[in-house]
Amino acid sequence: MTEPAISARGLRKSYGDKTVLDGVDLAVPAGTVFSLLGPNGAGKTTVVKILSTLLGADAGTVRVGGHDLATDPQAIRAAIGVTGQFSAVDGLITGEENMQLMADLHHLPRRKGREVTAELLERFDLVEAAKKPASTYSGGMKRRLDIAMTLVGGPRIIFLDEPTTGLDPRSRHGMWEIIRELVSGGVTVFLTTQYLEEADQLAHRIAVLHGGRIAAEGTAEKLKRLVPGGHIRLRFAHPQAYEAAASALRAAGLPRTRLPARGSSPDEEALTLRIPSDGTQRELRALLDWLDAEGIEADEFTVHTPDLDDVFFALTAEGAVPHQPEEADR
Ligand SMILES: Nc1ncnc2c1ncn2[C@@H]1O[C@H](COP(=O)(O)OP(=O)(O)OP(=O)(O)O)[C@@H](O)[C@H]1O
Repeated sequence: MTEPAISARGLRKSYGDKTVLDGVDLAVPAGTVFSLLGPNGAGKTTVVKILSTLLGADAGTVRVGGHDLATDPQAIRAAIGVTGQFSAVDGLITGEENMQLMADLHHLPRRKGREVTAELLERFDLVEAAKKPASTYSGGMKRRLDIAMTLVGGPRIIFLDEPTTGLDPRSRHGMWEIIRELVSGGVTVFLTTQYLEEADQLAHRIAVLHGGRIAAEGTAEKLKRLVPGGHIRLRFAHPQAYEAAASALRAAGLPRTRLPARGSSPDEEALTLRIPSDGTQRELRALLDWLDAEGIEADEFTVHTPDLDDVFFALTAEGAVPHQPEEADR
């Protein structure tokens, strides 16, 4: 088996008497996107800083790009690129000058530096703005420049800490395209995000950090299977129709159906009945047939499959019991 691009075992970190990481294990196969999710303050940035050599852990072992963090942090630094939450872009100089500065830092020969700069500015759609001071760039342009600067040294492993926070939807989608392109070129991406959709869109594997540990880890599909929540919602415009449907369902005794107490006064939400369902065609057909047979006609019929939001809320709720991460399923 080939060595993961990034691996960590038993990572621990405390600030004073506050334990932030309490034994974090993770492994990221080369050429994949790994997304670390967690609520504010869960310790995502702390993990990124440790893995990228910017911060020492109290305990644990880390290997990145085949190098051991304890014995060879310099080699790790040479192999990775890091884009943090706070931009490395200098607003006083132009985008092009920012890039050239990075090329100099990487000791690229002048000509090679110019080539790489031109190629990256083109790829990140910054050619027109290249000669303008970076302070005049929009948030999305600054973020693109930031990542372009990270790529000057040609890293095969990059850490992106919340790369799309604060970007509008168009810029966010643009960033996703950039990340996909990087990965199709074989780069390994370690991504932290607060946007579940982002992890769902991009990540081969997702880990949820909660209470200092990885509460769950796996593909988006696998994580969604961890939480119940798939259901069909029937909404009625009129209380009578709603009551009739509720009693028919009660009589049919559908298991786990969330029904209101008999005689309760239906408010806006109470005109909605939820029927647990896996959302398969077979189940939907059976339900529709049954509704027809009972003469029930809902004003709205929607299928709700569990999404990463459901997973996130279930796993990061106060008092949620962390799942034991299972063996890799890919
Ligand atoms: N230098 C420090 N000294 C003391 N406490 C710190 C320090 N850095 C981080 N912390 C605390 O450690 C915890 C984890 O912080 P971290 O920035 O890693 O979280 P995060 O998951 O990245 O959060 P966010 O999503 O808000 O960026 C937080 O409670 C934070 O206040």
